[in-house]
Amino acid sequence: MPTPSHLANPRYFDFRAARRVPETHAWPGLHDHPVVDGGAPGPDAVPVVDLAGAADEPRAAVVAQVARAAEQWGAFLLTGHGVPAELLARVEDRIATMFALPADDKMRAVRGPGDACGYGSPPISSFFSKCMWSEGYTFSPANLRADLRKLWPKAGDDYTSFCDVMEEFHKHMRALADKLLELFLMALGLTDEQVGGVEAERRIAETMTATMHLNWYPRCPDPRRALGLIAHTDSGFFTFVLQSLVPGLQLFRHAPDRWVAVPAVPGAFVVNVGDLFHILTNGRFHSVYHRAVVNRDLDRISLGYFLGPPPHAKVAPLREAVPPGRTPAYRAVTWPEYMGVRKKAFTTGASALKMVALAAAAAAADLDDDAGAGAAAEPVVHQQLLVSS
Ligand SMILES: C=C1C[C@]23C[C@H]1CC[C@H]2[C@@]12CCC[C@@](C)(C(=O)O1)[C@H]2[C@@H]3C(=O)O
Ligand SMILES: O=C(O)CCC(=O)C(=O)O
Repeated sequence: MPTPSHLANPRYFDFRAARRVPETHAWPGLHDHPVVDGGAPGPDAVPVVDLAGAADEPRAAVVAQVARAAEQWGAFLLTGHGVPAELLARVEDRIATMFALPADDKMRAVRGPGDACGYGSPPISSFFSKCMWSEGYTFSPANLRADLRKLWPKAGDDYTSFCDVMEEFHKHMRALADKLLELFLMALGLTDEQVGGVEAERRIAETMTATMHLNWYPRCPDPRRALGLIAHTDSGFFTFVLQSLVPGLQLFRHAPDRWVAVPAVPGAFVVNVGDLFHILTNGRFHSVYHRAVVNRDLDRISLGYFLGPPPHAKVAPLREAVPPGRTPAYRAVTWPEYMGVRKKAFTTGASALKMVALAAAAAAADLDDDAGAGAAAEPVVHQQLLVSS
């Protein structure tokens, strides 16, 4: 697949035909840190939040689990969420059908420069000189039927069933996102009344928007040289990741620096905290660096359901998240503004979150990337940066 930086001359890279990983797709530095098993008991076990039983009245135990995971990891596995396993199976099946479309159909829907939606490598790929071992498709569930006509111009059965299944999924996920937002706010220490009654919090719940990004990681003849998705933090509030039964998602943890492989738990979502939530919570909940690796024998599919504010909304630390006597640690930004900052950060090797930190408050709160469990600290990826853009 072309990356956005290669759009001037889009060419389809045929992963299926590749017998080796070409230089264009070979990433240096992939093995700088060890990979540990996040499914085994012990300090590297990825936290699990089980919503079963907390649906109507969040139990204190669940709120405490969310707080611990968001503060120490910026991520957790979510089970007991009520989205039927049978629906998730249909979602994966429809995604596989979509990625199996002929190259010509997929190329017709290629993401244009600067577009959020479309087919091909995700927007982040434009900052790197190497190509990832994956194809992706981003769309807005609100605009699903129109967007998908680019892939299926004649509509037809595959189009209809893809749209039907994704709409059903979106309905469940949007409701789950509301539930999780409430839990996150309670985990910050807000009371029931504050969650529903304070203007800032109410507006976030009412205006939160969803974007979906589908990933296809074809099996790879030399998985140690290739990378499915470069290490990044999500930029929005939070993300639900559905990974198929083939694992590949890894979370970066500091002290010691390591990649924690997230186990593929059937029916579970991985929830990632994003940068705008990091800002909203005044740094109490950490955004998490994560990446996806590829597999020699098996294709892998994943889906990211991204929640964030509408484009015009300013995101600033919630009053309730700033300790008494302190000033907010971050300035207010809109999502598009933050994406601009992140672009600058990528091309200079800086940290986007630090670029929107308010210096005095940051110093007072000791906003050091190396502090604590270090979920927000960055793995080294700069050697692959495309510095020219
Ligand atoms: C709503 C979103 C969130 C986006 C941008 C836009 C659509 C696609 C999302 C991703 C998906 C892949 C990683 C990422 C880093 C990327 O390049 O595209 C994500 C990005 C972000 O979290 O910033
Ligand atoms: O493939 C995965 O497990 C990760 C997906 C992801 O991080 C994304 O789409 O942003």
